[in-house]
Amino acid sequence: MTFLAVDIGNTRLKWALYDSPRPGAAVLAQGAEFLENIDRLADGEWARLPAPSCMLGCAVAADAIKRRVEEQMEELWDVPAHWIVPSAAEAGLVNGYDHPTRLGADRWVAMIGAWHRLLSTGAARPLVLAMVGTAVTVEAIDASGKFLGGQILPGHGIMLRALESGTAGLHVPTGEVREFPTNTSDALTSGGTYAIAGAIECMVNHVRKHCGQDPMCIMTGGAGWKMAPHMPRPFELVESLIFDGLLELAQRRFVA
Ligand SMILES: Nc1ncnc2c1ncn2[C@@H]1O[C@H](COP(=O)(O)OP(=O)(O)OP(=O)(O)O)[C@@H](O)[C@H]1O
Ligand SMILES: CC(C)(CO)[C@@H](O)C(=O)NCCC(=O)O
Ligand SMILES: [K+]
Repeated sequence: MTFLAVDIGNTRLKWALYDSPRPGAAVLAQGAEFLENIDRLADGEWARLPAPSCMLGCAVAADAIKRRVEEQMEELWDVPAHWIVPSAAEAGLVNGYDHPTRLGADRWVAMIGAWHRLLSTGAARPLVLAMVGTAVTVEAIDASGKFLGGQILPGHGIMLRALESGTAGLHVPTGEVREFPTNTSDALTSGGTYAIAGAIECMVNHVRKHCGQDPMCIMTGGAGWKMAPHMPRPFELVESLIFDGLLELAQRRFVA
């Protein structure tokens, strides 16, 4: 029973075909497409795939993008599209958002992936999850599996573009992260990196104070590998947390 997982992010759609809808399943094929090229899936990489047995996705982009994906699936295969909608509780997590369905589906799915990763390593404990992509989110979960709340901040790219367009004379190439930047490029790159690192560090402190215990710290997202070396404390870098979460949820939907 093959399983197609789809993550429609803010900038790109990422997909992976697995040999089964279960955590630990083997990847048979995977790819990514920028949202502006979303219509290329059916004529491109998806055309060469065997029809998946089931599909589950999470999407933060507009409904129109979701519909384009559904239409291309219909064109190729007879497989219904299922999309995750964050709920009040699922897969061992309780959603503390004021309006649970207004939480970004990517955040909910990544938290589910991270929580099960934490459980697989031993006893439950608090968790801080940082997802670094187009936007950055920093989530807090207590040792009972309750999502306490999280931060949303601009990603590195958005921060730099905002500075370029909002100031009179800042147009410079990307620089290096330095503790004491001495040119404009390094100053901008370091500012963005430490803004993100500082927000994450604040959340770690909030969780430690609230829960009375050191949290496990996990980082994911396409830019995680760039951020991780500059964190004041070690973060476990996990590449495919949204897909891990989708596999957890797929097992509950399609196998259980
Ligand atoms: N040096 C850096 N440090 C931190 N973040 C960076 C750095 N360079 C680029 N980024 C961010 O990484 C993002 C790319 O990450 P990722 O591949 O997860 O994004 P994406 O796939 O575009 O996001 P989404 O999943 O929302 O579509 C860029 O938009 C930028 O904000
Ligand atoms: C915060 C982002 C942009 C991160 O991808 C996404 O999860 C989203 O659009 N969320 C909806 C708003 C919220 O989570 O409160
Ligand atoms: K994302």
